[in-house]
Amino acid sequence: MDSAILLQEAIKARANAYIPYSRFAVGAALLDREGHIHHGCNVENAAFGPTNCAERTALFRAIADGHKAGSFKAIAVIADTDAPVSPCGVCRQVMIELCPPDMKVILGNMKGDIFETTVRELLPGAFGPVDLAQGQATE
Ligand SMILES: O=c1ccn([C@H]2C[C@H](O)[C@@H](CO)O2)c(=O)[nH]1
Ligand SMILES: [Zn+2]
Repeated sequence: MDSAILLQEAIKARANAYIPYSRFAVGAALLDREGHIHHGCNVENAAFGPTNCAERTALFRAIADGHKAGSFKAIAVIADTDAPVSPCGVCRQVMIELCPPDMKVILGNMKGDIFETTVRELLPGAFGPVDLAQGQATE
């Protein structure tokens, strides 16, 4: 699928952002292997910590709908930033967990700038499921 089309879907998702505190709206569109798209927006909270980013909303709703970790094809993320939006560290860690490392991540802004990267490039040296398995005590 064309990056521009997935970004258009992210713009639609962004319209639903719940952002009473930051007023910073973010949208995400996650492509699955059947070619379906899952929308995500940021959902904020008065206690701040429970806030969920757009990227994680899209990933968690797709997992909850039965799509398997590692089966996703691409994600587009958009905000009204000067440069294409930069995913936070928590979302980078969640993408490492749930997406193929070489999966395309399309970052955009409302001016039409686009930066394409991958899950692995966004979190080099990441701690992941393999590291956890290697360090687990046997009893
Ligand atoms: O890539 C990003 C960066 C920030 N946010 C959200 C979290 C919070 O609601 C607001 C300000 O950080 O933007 C996202 O959803 N995705
Ligand atoms: Zn995030």
